[in-house]
Parts: sequence; C-alpha cells; structure tokens
Amino acid sequence: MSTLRVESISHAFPQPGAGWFSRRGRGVPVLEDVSFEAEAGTLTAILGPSGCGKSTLLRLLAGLEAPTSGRALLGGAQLSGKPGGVAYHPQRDALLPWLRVLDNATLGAETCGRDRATARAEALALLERFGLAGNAEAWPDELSGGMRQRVALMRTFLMPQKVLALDEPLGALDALTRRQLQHWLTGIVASDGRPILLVTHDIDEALLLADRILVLSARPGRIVHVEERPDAATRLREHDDGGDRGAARRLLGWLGGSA
Ligand SMILES: Nc1ncnc2c1ncn2[C@@H]1O[C@H](COP(=O)(O)OP(=O)(O)OP(=O)(O)O)[C@@H](O)[C@H]1O
Repeated sequence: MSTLRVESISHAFPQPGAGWFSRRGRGVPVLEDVSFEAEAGTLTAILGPSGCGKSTLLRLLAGLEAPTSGRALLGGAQLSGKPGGVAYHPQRDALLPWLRVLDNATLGAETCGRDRATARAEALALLERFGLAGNAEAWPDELSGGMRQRVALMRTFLMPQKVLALDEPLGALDALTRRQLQHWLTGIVASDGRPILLVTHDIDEALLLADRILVLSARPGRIVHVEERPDAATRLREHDDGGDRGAARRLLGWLGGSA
C-alpha cells in the first residue's frame, strides 16, 4: 500500500453568471495551496467551516473535478485529474431501494470491474464485521438508519481503489447511533490498510478516528493547522475517559467555533 501525496492543490469554480473562467482566467477560489501526505493504514480527518471546500477536495482527489492547479500522487503515480483512483463515499447513503443489502454492498466493486461472484463472496465475509449478519437479503427500507449507513460504508470499503474518501459518512445519523458507529468504525479503519480521508464537522469524531487532523480555513480553504494524534488504542481510551480536552480546545480555536 502506498502513501497519498497531495501537492499544492488549488481550485476555483467559474463565477456565477459568467462563462467558464472570466477573460482574466480567474473564477471563485475554493481551495488554496493544499498539501499533505496520508500514509497507508492511517485516517486523515478534514475539518473546516461550512463551504470551505472539504467536499471539493475529496471530489478533486476522486477525479470528479480537475484541480485548477496542483496534483495528487499515489506511490508516485498521478491520481488527480482522472476518475477511478479513489473510492468516494458521498454524504448521503445512496442505497438503491430496489436492491437487497448484498447487491447494494457489491454495487461499487462490480462497477469497478470486480466479477459478481467474487464481490458477493467478499461481501458475505464482511457482513458480520459490519453488523449486518442475517440481513444479506433485506431491502434498504427494512433497515435502521445506522444499518443503512453500514451497508453504504461496506460498499465503499469493498471497492478496490487504493484510497478511500469518506464525506461525512455519519452526518445524517442521530447522536446515539452516530456514537455507536464511531466506535465501530475505529475497528473497521484499523483493519484496512489504505490511506483513508474523512470529512467531518464533529471534532470528537475526528479526535477518535483520525491519526492526523487537517483544519481548513474559511473559503478559500487552506490548511491552517495539523493536529497529530496518538495511536488508535490511546485515542479510544482517551475517548472513554471524556476525550482529549486540550486537543478539542485547540481545534475549536482554529475553527473559530464554526465546526
Ligand atoms: N460545482 C460547483 N460549482 C460552483 N461552485 C461550487 C460547486 N461545488 C461547490 N461549489 C462551491 O464551492 C464552495 C465549497 O463547497 P464544498 O461543498 O466543497 O464545501 P464544504 O466545506 O464541503 O461545505 P459543507 O461543510 O457545508 O459540506 C461552496 O461555496 C460551494 O458553493
């Protein structure tokens, strides 16, 4: 598994009402000079005020948009600017109501060319770890919000890409379900060997799940603070003891209370 290197990515969207970038070649700047590394087997959380470009950053890395400048590399190979290199998990769970749990879970892998039988075998083997044992044939409508989100996450984790980008995967859940899934996710993340990026608004979630936390400024988003975190076992212990209040205060200070 390889390290993800993001090198000086900047991005601007076209001015509303103008054609593609104005004659002077400038649009609305959304991200500015974003550089960081995410090692294999680590989770990097991205925090920042609403509208600062967090989702845009993930979409650029996933090749859904091309950055205005800069690039991302995985193990030295170009990643940005072309789709398919990153498994992108959108904010909504996006389960298809006409597919059963197992078919929803394998959809991403199959779309990426995994043959159906292999994808289904891999999904069946993961059902228990994702808290979905006995639900392979259930319809999405029959599941709780937390279960639906675990199916959606399973779909992303089953994808063959070498980088995972999770865009607020727990954002739509009630507080209790969210807490439960955060704890569960620490185990899932620990057993996955890829660099994982996580966009979140929840400081406690970032402190629990992340090996490194990047704080972006208001738009155009630039990295204004990097918080290095201890190993997962220490983070879990801290979390159960009420969390790392010092780190939480630091992050809140950088976010200006906007998270
Ligand atoms: N396709 C697009 N065209 C034009 N502007 C866009 C486009 N996508 C996003 N934007 C703008 O770029 C800015 C950053 O959006 P983005 O969704 O990346 O922010 P965010 O930090 O993820 O926000 P939130 O935390 O609210 O989800 C916003 O001002 C948004 O309106």
